[in-house]
Amino acid sequence: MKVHIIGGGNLGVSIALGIAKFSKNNQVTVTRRNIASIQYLSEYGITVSNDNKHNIQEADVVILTIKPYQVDTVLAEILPVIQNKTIASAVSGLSLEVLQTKTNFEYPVVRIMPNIAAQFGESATCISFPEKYKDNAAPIVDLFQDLGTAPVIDEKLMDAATVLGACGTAYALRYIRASMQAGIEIGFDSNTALSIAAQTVKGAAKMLLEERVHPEQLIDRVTTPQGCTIVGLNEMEHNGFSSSLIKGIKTSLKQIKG
Ligand SMILES: NC(=O)C1=CN([C@@H]2O[C@H](COP(=O)(O)OP(=O)(O)OC[C@H]3O[C@@H](n4cnc5c(N)ncnc54)[C@H](OP(=O)(O)O)[C@@H]3O)[C@@H](O)[C@H]2O)C=CC1
Ligand SMILES: O=C(O)[C@@H]1CCC=N1
Repeated sequence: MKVHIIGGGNLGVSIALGIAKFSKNNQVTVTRRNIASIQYLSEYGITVSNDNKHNIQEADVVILTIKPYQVDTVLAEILPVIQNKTIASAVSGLSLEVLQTKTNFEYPVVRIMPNIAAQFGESATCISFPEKYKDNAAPIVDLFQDLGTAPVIDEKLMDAATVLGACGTAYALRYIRASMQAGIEIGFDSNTALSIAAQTVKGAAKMLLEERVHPEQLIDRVTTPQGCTIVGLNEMEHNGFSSSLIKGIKTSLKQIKG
């Protein structure tokens, strides 16, 4: 499969590297206007160009990883040369209906919402598409399954998926940062605190994904009666831990919906 990624920024590069590392038999081109910072991608067999149309006619799928306000310019440039090619958009807030309107209902369209862990084969990429394009979407779902998980969801949940699955990376990292800061205060150097905090989150996530139980069931296994975990957890909750996360997630969603 030949993948043409337009928008070689944070997300576009992570998808390109993920494909290069974790997906067999796929060729990737990445474009952006200023390519100096992504020239190194060629070391991974990725083609880099500042011309959005570079080899685009050979592509099987065009992936858009540009900002919402860049969509019209890019489409005006590429649509005349990509007849019938599938367009997969990771642009936040851009609905399938609007994308279809912008592409005159002439191109198969798929909405994808990966996160930057695609680069490490660990993205949670939610995908949706109009039923009539399910055959076009199938290889894209396969591609993103190579880069982590790729659940197909109802499009009405795509904005929510953006918040939980893409913004969520930043929320999780902020949790780790806070743990590190506390770790330093209680005696660890920064590197050791980072290693312990990150591995602990990875372990917790792995248990959840493998056991498929409610988090509280695992928490019960950690909170020894009258022990140190429960007093710490309760103190965090008194200070609004869960509540602030829920409020933050809902605020992010409001920002996407405008
Ligand atoms: N970052 C993330 O974790 C996620 C982002 N998204 C979505 O992905 C999109 C991109 O986000 P992100 O990667 O963070 O943003 P970035 O700003 O990092 O990347 C956007 C890239 O688009 C390039 N670009 C701008 N105009 C053009 C053009 N006319 N032709 C080709 N390339 C162009 C820019 O490079 P240059 O200026 O050199 O052209 C830039 O590298 C957004 O819609 C975002 O909502 C979705 C999920 C996760
Ligand atoms: O912050 C943003 O707008 C983008 C969308 C999801 C992650 N980053």
